[in-house]
Amino acid sequence: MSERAPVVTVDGPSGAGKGTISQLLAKRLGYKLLDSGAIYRVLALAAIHHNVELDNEEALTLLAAHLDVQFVTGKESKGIKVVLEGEDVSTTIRSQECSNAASKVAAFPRVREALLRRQRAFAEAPGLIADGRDMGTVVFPATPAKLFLTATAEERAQRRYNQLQDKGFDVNIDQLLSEIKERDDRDMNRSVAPLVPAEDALVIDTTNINIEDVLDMALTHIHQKLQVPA
Ligand SMILES: Nc1ncnc2c1ncn2[C@@H]1O[C@H](COP(=O)(O)OP(=O)(O)O)[C@@H](O)[C@H]1O
Ligand SMILES: Nc1ccn([C@@H]2O[C@H](COP(=O)(O)OP(=O)(O)O)[C@@H](O)[C@H]2O)c(=O)n1
Repeated sequence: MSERAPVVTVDGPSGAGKGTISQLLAKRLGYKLLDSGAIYRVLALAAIHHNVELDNEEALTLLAAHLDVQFVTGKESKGIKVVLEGEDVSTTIRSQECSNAASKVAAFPRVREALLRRQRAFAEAPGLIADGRDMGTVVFPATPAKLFLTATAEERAQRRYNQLQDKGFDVNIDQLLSEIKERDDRDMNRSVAPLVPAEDALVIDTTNINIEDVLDMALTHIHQKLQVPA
């Protein structure tokens, strides 16, 4: 790992547009991408596969320390494939069951600690876009380039509804909205690494801003904070 590799952190609640903007930034800047939420999702799926209770911090910590997960960069625009114990789980981990389970396992301090080094190891040349909840506050606090995306819960639920329908999941908007609010609440109120903007983050409320304009705002911030070519 190179400590000198530039890092851009992109934090915020579910459906705020982090993944979308992170992928566009990674492409535009030629940087690598860390989808830290996918790690928590994979851990939750591994717990379900191995019959580990979602409230057993000790067993979850052990599972996290030995998690056999790989992120495989796909060809062309296929994105990154998430592989757990040899199985492609890229779609499975996006289910509502995995979303909710991820936010439960992510609340345990020792689980988070066990995953820290794995996440920091992504910071390699030429640079990293790190997408998550605590990228700017805990995992990469020293980077000057920090974004925090947000939007109303209703807008985020609608976006996630459209997205999950496109992926072929059977979803109910009211249930989605209540689960998003529940997850926000758990993520914002946990004892470690709660979901909160870093003091020096640029906060963008994307409720009424389209993706291209959010991308422009993000790039302007990054160019101000990092010495990257325009
Ligand atoms: N600014 C925006 N305006 C409208 N839709 C958006 C915006 N940003 C993202 N989306 C859409 O919302 C959905 C959720 O975005 P995503 O990037 O997966 O959010 P997150 O990673 O924060 O959960 C995607 O289908 C994406 O295309
Ligand atoms: N850096 C991170 C990333 C995700 N998470 C947890 O993992 C869950 C799933 O994260 P995600 O980023 O994949 O979720 P979405 O924003 O895509 O809905 C979140 O609700 C958090 O509880 C976390 O605690 N810290």
